[in-house]
Amino acid sequence: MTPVLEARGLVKTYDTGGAEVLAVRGIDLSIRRGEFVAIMGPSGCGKSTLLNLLAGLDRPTAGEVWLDGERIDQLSEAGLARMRRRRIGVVFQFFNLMPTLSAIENVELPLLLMGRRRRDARDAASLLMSDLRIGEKHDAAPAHLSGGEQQRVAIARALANTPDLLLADEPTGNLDSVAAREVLALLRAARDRGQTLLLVTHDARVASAADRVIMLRDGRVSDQSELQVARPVAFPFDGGDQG
Ligand SMILES: Nc1ncnc2c1ncn2[C@@H]1O[C@H](COP(=O)(O)OP(=O)(O)OP(=O)(O)O)[C@@H](O)[C@H]1O
Repeated sequence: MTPVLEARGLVKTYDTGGAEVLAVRGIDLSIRRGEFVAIMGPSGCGKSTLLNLLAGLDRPTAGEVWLDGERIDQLSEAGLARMRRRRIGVVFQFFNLMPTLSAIENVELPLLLMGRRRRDARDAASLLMSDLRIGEKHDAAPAHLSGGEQQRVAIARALANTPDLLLADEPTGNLDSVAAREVLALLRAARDRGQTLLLVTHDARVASAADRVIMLRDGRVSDQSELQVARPVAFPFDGGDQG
């Protein structure tokens, strides 16, 4: 079966005015449809850079990115933007909500950009927000929401187009453990609906919910482990551990 996402010989260097930073040094990876994969590794090992390359938010210096059998790293900016809108949802650590739009306007934005009618977009956004238990926050400005609520708005926005692939960079990184538990439950629910999930995390409990953990070190994959057997029956945040 064609992997939903594939990286081949991916390299990314940053030129910082003379000194070259080798952020990603030749990564091959393949993500199966419906998989939940966590990327871990020490600070600065290239996790966010890799995620941005895979999401088509940045371009590799060398190597290839394939989404569902289509090479995407060579698409034009407009082609990349179209592809992202249709196929990929991205959740960032710092939420990246539009501050001048209300919560529901943030969620419906990708639908409007896809050409959905305003009424349909509003209905779909409203349903998603109710599912994520932020239904009463439609009209709130992002600045007036808690971190967990903002992250749920960001997840609703990422899920609005029912993307095949959900990419998340430290989606629980700025949340307390209660909010983190809720966000992880939402991500797992997305996976259970058949969406493919790739997330960068420092949190071992988040990683323990994944099917596979990819460890990065110095811009390379240092280890990959399947967790099918070790997967806990209970949700890792369940059981009263608030720490
Ligand atoms: N825009 C940039 N310009 C120059 N160097 C960069 C840029 N972005 C990242 N880097 C460098 O590339 C390397 C990888 O950074 P990256 O943010 O991908 O790491 P990370 O594993 O996500 O780190 P963290 O866990 O701390 O977020 C680091 O050495 C970083 O300083």
